[in-house]
Amino acid sequence: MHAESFPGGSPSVAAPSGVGLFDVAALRAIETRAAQRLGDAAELMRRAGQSAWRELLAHWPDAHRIVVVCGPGNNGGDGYELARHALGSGREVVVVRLPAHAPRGDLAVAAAERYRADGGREQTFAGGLPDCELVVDALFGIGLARAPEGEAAALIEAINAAALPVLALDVPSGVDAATGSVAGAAVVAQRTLEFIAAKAGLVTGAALDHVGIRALADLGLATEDRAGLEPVAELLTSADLGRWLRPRRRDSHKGRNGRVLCVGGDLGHGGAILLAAEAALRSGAGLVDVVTRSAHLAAMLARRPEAMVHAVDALGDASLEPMLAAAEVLAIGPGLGQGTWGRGLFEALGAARCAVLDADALNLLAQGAAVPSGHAVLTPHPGEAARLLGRSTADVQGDRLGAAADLVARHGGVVVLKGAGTVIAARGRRPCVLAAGNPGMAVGGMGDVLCGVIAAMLAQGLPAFEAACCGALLHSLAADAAAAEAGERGLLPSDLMPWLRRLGNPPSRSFPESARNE
Ligand SMILES: NC(=O)C1=CN([C@@H]2O[C@H](COP(=O)(O)OP(=O)(O)OC[C@H]3O[C@@H](n4cnc5c(N)ncnc54)[C@H](O)[C@@H]3O)[C@@H](O)[C@H]2O)[C@@H](O)CC1
Ligand SMILES: [K+]
Repeated sequence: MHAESFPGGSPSVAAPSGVGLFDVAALRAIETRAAQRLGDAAELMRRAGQSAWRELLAHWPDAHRIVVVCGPGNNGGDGYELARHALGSGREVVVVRLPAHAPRGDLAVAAAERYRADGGREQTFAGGLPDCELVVDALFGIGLARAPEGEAAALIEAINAAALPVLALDVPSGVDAATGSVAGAAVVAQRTLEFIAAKAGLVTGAALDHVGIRALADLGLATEDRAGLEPVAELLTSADLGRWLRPRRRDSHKGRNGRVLCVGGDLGHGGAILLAAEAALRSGAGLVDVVTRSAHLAAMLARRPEAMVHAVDALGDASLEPMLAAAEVLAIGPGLGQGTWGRGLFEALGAARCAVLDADALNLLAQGAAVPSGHAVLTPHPGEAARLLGRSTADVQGDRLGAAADLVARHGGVVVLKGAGTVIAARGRRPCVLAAGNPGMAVGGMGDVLCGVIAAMLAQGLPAFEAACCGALLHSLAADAAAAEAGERGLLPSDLMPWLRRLGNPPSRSFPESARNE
């Protein structure tokens, strides 16, 4: 690492600029502006119905018998519009609605009347769905006001029990489009066609089990409709990785690529810190030291001779000082424990100027230990986040973007809230959400690998927020690649190692043309 390039970062480092994710207030403002500009409030709903019909035809061209479940609001109106298209093309269509939920708003009422005027069939829900090949879910969209209950919940459960393909319009009904929380019954869709803009609540947490494959119909909005309305977060995909992973200079040497000090691995947990150290090496750190229990020394050297493993059993060991002085980045927490040994090391090293805090380091922080004075990246899973915030895990999961923001407000630094749809947040930065990762990652040791990857990115000179985004994205993409090879169940953190290396070196970037000898 170049000492001068951290923490400010090199000017060539791109700020995250993935797909914009919007909250409900911004979506409503965009809708209002667009409707005014178009001079016809119903035009957007017509466009939504048309886009939904095209989406249906693109993915289920042979579906002949279609049930469209319509709610009382404009989401239901979109459903009636789609139903008209299906009717017009000769499909067998039935709209199903709840007895107490006839269309209410003017737009939805008008759309329902047009459908009926075209001869469309409609029935109220009486416990089951008519026989069909495909269900369109237009029950609730961004207007969901509370968890569905009573007949609304029963209808949603009937949709899910039918085990048929489901196309959800805008939002799978029952999912909170702002937070991603699922407080009661919620439709499980194969596909969700979002209207106008991508919603922050559909890319993280429980929502991911409901949205299926997301697609966006922007309804032909003009740039002016969005003017001044900023996304609340950005979605990072594999396309973003290349913005941070630059080719190495041909005259690079190990000192340029940063020195990481990994601290952890109390008795019985030696593997955790080894995984972090190996991940840091496979992600490009120039030098990696490990401070751990003497009991682990021989096994670690046998497994990964490139790591410089130091045995520290007694606190106050004089060898810690020079190691800390030489390290540019501290990765502390994996397997650290919360006993005298772990706590002592955390207190001795906690003042390091730059650290990735994981696992027990976070638990110690939650118990009142001081956060390092330097740049810190905190990588809590939802349970650790809950302890750091003094609330329940369910609360954290109920609003993951909000929880990440609260963690930043309380503890500072960069927060990487792990879990489906990992959230990365920092003061003054627009949060990012990862569109990568898979349930195979739900296994012990996966977070230790992440800790090492982010530490390596910091060591190679990325500023803290970018290091967290890049590291978390690389980690999840490596897990996706490993899962694609042999499945999610049984995926091991060690399986990521070769992929960290492969994905961390995009082929076109590894060997710049100008550097070849021919
Ligand atoms: N307004 C516009 O210009 C556009 C709106 N669009 C659609 O309109 C949707 C938003 O429409 P709305 O604001 O009418 O909201 P929704 O249609 O999402 O739902 C609101 C209705 O559902 C009821 N409701 C909410 N939660 C309930 C619950 N748990 N149990 C029972 N009833 C419940 C409300 O009382 C209200 O009648 C979007 O998601 C999108 O699908 C699109 O047509 C694009 C254009
Ligand atoms: K819906």
